[in-house]
Amino acid sequence: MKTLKVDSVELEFDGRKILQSVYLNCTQGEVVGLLGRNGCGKSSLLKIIFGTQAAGHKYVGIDGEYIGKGYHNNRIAYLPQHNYLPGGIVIEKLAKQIVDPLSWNEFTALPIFQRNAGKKTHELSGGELRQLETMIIIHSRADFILLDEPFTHISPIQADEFKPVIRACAKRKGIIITDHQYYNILEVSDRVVLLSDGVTKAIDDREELIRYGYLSGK
Ligand SMILES: Nc1ncnc2c1ncn2[C@@H]1O[C@H](COP(=O)(O)OP(=O)(O)OP(=O)(O)O)[C@@H](O)[C@H]1O
Repeated sequence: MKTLKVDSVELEFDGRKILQSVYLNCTQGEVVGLLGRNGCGKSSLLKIIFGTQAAGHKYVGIDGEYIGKGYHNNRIAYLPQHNYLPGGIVIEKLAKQIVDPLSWNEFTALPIFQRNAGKKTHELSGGELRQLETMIIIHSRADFILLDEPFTHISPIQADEFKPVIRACAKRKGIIITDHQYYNILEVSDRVVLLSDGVTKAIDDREELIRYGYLSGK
């Protein structure tokens, strides 16, 4: 089992410190939930790990090997917060470029693919597109998967169908997942980390989320 280790991440924008000495790790076989208030730096952190956002300082490594650009050689895959699939191309064709050939049968058996394989992205609803984009990423070749708001636009019943697929995928991959639907994150994750005041804090129970001011407790 490989381990992704993220350490000493520093980020500032226009002199404003966003991340300060952030530490995070994830081992294949686990889902790590990342929670935090709006603007605390969750998306920035995922982009830094993936390699598309520059940081003041960072260490990202897999089993001790430094990874400058996570996207190189499909080491790390990333679902961005906003839609990423280009328009005008049939979904089956897009999926073939990203999905791991070893996972193709599993992927094509998913109802969200079967219903939409011959369509183009603009023919799907926001929630259908989000499900499909997430499923393509988690069935990609990468050992580590970063998911930024996969539950956004997803209805409760579909989120319930979706979580077991994420859990099944985590049997062979490491997944870091963030979303404001914290109850879905608590359910799907093996452990939860809160990003607050520029640093990560391990969360043991819901009460801590109240104590750290993430949940109101009402
Ligand atoms: N390119 C940029 N230039 C300047 N400031 C930026 C840039 N990108 C992000 N920021 C700022 O950095 C902070 C962290 O943004 P980020 O998108 O990482 O937050 P987030 O935790 O993902 O927020 P949300 O939950 O609202 O999506 C925010 O205050 C944002 O305004």
